[in-house]
Amino acid sequence: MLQIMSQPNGVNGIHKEVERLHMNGSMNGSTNGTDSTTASRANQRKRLDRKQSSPMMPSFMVSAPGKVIVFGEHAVVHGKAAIAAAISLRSYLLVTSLSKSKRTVTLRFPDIDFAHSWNIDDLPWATFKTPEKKKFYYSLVTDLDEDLVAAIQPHLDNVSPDKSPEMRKVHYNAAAAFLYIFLSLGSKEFSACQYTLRSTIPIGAGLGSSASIAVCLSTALLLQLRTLSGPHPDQPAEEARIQLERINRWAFVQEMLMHGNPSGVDNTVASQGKAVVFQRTDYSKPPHVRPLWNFPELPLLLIDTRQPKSTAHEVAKVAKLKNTHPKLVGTILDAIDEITNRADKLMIEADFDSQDVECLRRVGELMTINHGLLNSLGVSHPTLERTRELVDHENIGWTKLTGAGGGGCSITLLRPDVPQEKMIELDRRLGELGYRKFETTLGGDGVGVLWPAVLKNGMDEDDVGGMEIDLERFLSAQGNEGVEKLVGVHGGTGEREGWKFWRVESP
Ligand SMILES: Nc1ncnc2c1ncn2[C@@H]1O[C@H](COP(=O)(O)OP(=O)(O)O)[C@@H](O)[C@H]1O
Ligand SMILES: C[C@@](O)(CCOP(=O)(O)O)CC(=O)O
Repeated sequence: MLQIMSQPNGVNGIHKEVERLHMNGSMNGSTNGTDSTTASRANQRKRLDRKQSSPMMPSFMVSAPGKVIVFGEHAVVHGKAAIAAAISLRSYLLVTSLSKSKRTVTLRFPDIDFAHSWNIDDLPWATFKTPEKKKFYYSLVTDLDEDLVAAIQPHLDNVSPDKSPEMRKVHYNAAAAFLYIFLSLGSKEFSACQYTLRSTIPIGAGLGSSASIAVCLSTALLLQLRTLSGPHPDQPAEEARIQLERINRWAFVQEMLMHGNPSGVDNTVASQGKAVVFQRTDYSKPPHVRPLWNFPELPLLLIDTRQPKSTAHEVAKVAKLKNTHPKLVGTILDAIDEITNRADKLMIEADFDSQDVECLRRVGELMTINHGLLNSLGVSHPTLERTRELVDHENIGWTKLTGAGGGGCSITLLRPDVPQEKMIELDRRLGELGYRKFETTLGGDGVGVLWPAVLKNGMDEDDVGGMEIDLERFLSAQGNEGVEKLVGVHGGTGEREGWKFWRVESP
C-alpha cells in the first residue's frame, strides 16, 4: 500500500491562477490592456510556464453519474416537457501521468475489454490547430467538423482489429470520441498519460453510460490543461456553474460522435447532477434544458429487466398510434405533460421533505399515473409489468418504466419504511427472472473530482495523507460493489472524504 502526503498546489491553487489568466486575457478576447496589466500578464505567464515544467501531475480521479428519465418520456418527442435526474450509479476515470520519457496516450476500458495506445507525436495536430479549425476550452462546439473527423480516421484503423464487428464498433466509437476532444483541447506538448475507466452503469440500457464517460473525459482533459477552477467547497455558485458548463460542452461533442444527433440531456445531467426539465419544441434542434438545482435526493430502486429494446421502434409505435387516434393520444400526451409540470412544482417546493412518506407518496402517485399512461400508449412490456406487479404486491413503492420502454429499465420510488424481509424477497423474485436490481439515489451529485487520487477511509493511513488508489486494484475490483467500495464517491455510506463537487444548488 502506497501512502502519500497530500499534494501542495492541488487542483485549487493552480487552477485559480490559470482561471484569472484566462479571464483577464484570451477568454474575453481583451486587447486593450495597459502596459502594467500586460507586464503583470507576462509575469503570470512566466509563473505558469514554471508550473507547467513542474514535477509530474499526481494521479487523479473523476466520476460522473448516469441518469434516468423520471417523467415525460415519449411525450417529450411530441413537444412536451420531461424531467431527467442523476442516479448514484457512476463512472470512475483514473488519470495517471506516465514518465516524461514516454510519448503515448492510452485508454484502458476493461469493462468493455478495450485498451489502445497512440503515440502523441503521430496524431494529426496540424489539422486540428490550423487557425480556422482551432478550438479553445471555452468554445461552444455544436457541430462536428467533417475534416477533423476525417483526420482521425487513420488513427482508428487499428483499433481492436481482432474483435467481432459489433465489439469493434463500440471500441471504435469510444476511441473516436476521445481522440476528437483530445486533439481539439490538447496539444503536441501534452504529457504522456493513461485513462483507466470503470463504470457501475449498465451499458446501453438507456441510463446514459456514454454521457457519463464523456463527462469524465472532458473533465479530466480540462483539469489536465488547468482550465477549470475548483471544485472547492466554498466556491461561489456562479463560478461553479461556469466550470460545469465548460465540461458539459465538451462532453456534448463526444456524444455527437457517439450518437450523431444527441439531445444533450444525458451529458447535462451527468455534469450538473440533480435534475433537469427538458423540452423540444423543434425536434430537429436540441431541447431547451432547465436545471432543477434544488431537486431532492430520493431513494430509488432501479430494475434492469435486461429485455433488449429499441428506442426508435417504441417512438415509431407511439407516432403510429397518434396518427390513428390523434385526439385520444393527444389527450394522453397532455395528461403526461400535466404530470411532469406538477412533479416539477412539487419537488422543488421549499417544504418538500424527501424523508417524509406523505411527500414521497405525492411524487409516487404521479409516477404510477405516468406509467399507466405509457402503458396505454403501448410502450410497456410484460417484463416491466411483472416488475411493477412484484413491487406493488409487496407495497414497496411506486413504479414506472423509464426511457423508451418495450423492455429496458423501470424505476421505483421506495417507501421509507420497507421491512428488510420484503426487499430480500423482491431480490429473490427478480433474481429468478434474471433481472438486475440497483438500489440508488435520484438527484445526486454531478461530476466529482478526487485530486490527488488518494482516499481517506477513516483508518491509520489517513494520518500520513491517506491511501493512493492503486491501478491494479482498480482494474481488478469485482463488480459494482468492488468498484464502489474501492473508489466510490459514497464508499457505501454517506459522502466519502476527498471527493469534491462543483455545487450550484442553493444551500
Ligand atoms: N463501462 C464502460 N466502459 C467503457 N465504455 C463504456 C462503458 N459503458 C458505456 N461505454 C461507452 O458508451 C457506449 C454506450 O452508449 P449507449 O449505447 O448510448 O448506451 P447508454 O444509453 O447507456 O449511454 C458504449 O458503446 C461505450 O462506447
Ligand atoms: C422515448 C424517449 O422519450 C426517451 C428514450 O430514452 P432511452 O433511449 O431509453 O434513454 C425518446 C427521446 O426522448 O428521444
